[in-house]
Amino acid sequence: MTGAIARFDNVGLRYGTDREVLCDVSFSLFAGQFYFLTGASGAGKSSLLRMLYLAQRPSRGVISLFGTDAVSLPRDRLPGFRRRIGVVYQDYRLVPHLSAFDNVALPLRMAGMDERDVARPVADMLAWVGLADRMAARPASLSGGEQQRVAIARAVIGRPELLVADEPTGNVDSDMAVKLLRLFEALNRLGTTVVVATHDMNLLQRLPDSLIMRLDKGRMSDPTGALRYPPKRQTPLGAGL
Ligand SMILES: Nc1ncnc2c1ncn2[C@@H]1O[C@H](COP(=O)(O)OP(=O)(O)OP(=O)(O)O)[C@@H](O)[C@H]1O
Repeated sequence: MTGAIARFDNVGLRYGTDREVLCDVSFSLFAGQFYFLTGASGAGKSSLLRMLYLAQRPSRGVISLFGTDAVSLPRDRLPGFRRRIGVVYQDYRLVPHLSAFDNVALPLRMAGMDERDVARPVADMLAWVGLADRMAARPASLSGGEQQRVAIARAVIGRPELLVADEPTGNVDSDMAVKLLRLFEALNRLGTTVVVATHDMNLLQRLPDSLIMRLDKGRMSDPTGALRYPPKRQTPLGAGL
């Protein structure tokens, strides 16, 4: 499968009447690929990701997602699209009155999974991110790094078609960062297209097959053309399982 699951064409974004924070951004995300999004603080990474997961409309340009024009998508179709995207927010956005377990279970319950089938994958996922003994804790009693891991577990548990993660390892130590990267890799091998915004150059170097999207003051550079043309070598779905 070589199709683009997301495409930005000459996208610009300005907040209010200020200058554009993103300018003429064009790229495609090809199914099954692993992308890192880099750039200095303020370059526009979070803004670009917000448009990708449909929390922000562009000021100009065309965005298509899963083959559909996302800019003019009627509001009532937004939830259906968002369910296909797992998001790790920079500020986690856990539901405060729910336990870690119930936060991670949310996407499965929203997808209508039988309650008997929910407990095992949620417990396994929380164990994988090192929180087996914190399942009953509410977000307020978890550290920043623990909340970040719950947020990641919630984003990946439903095996979304697209995973968008905004600085997902910003609050964990380097060993845990590598472990979480392995989780994203495993999801990617199952077919999920992954986009991770990060400042952490060590993470980038650990995945030599990943594609790099670099933002500089709101402009995307694409020196190799990898963000416009389907990659020659495609990661086969299910490889390495
Ligand atoms: N809601 C907003 N209203 C006004 N300006 C905003 C808003 N969100 C972001 N900006 C501005 O847009 C620019 C890009 O911000 P953005 O958060 O997208 O950058 P970033 O690359 O993710 O930065 P960081 O790495 O520090 O998170 C910045 O100048 C920022 O001040």
